Amino acid sequence: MISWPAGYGCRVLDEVDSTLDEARRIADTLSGPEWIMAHRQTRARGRRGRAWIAPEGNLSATLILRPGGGPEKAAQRSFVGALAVHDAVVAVTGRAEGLACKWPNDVLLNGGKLAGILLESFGAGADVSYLAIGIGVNLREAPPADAVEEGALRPVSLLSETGADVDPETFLTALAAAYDHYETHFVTYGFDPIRAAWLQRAAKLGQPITARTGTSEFTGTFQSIDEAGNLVLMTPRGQVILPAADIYF
Ligand SMILES: O=C(O)CCCC[C@@H]1SC[C@@H]2NC(=O)N[C@@H]21
Repeated sequence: MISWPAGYGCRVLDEVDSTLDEARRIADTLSGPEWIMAHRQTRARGRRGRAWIAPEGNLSATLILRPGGGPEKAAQRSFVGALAVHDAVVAVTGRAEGLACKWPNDVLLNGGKLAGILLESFGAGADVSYLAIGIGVNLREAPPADAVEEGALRPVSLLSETGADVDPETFLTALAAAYDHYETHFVTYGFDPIRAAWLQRAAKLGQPITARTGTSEFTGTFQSIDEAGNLVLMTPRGQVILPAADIYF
């Protein structure tokens, strides 16, 4: 039996525009980190301004917290979030086979996209006042393959790939517990153990991948992620380090 982690609040909404927007609305009223889950989102968003399709029965949730520190440290929490999703899936299914983390912050199952994470920070000053970690997991239903852009990995659901029918509330409890575990490690020991744990679960490590930024495309061997979380790619023209890109296999 997984228990809810101490110190984290939680609210469950029937419907909202986006849990990320709800996080912005309530941020100033909170006294600690808070999970916001919604059964339906009417305007869910994914990375790079894409729409996120999440039929009811999937997990749509945002964790809002006050991270302390600058933008680089805040961004490293995308790896904390990805590890938490990975381990929550293991916790609810009892198996890790076929699970992998895709840089920067997707979780794959049997080679398809099971979950996506979108980080948004807001507030005044050099430090990040608030960090919202939006997490979508295809628990019951994957969006149709033609709803994702060309070249993107096929979406998969936990139900179709494993037969496990896990409801969003149950998954959120496992996710919140796993997140708390990795957050404690991150705050206590820094990014090193997070980086090591993420690399152990990384998809296509040591293999050829293509990285597309808004302006360039690089194909090479996925060598590692560096101490900041940047992608390290060895291309025929030398090493390339990328802070942001879309990855294609
Ligand atoms: O593009 C991605 O892979 C990131 C998807 C993030 C989706 C989640 S669902 C909960 C939260 N609310 C949103 O509007 N988006 C995130």
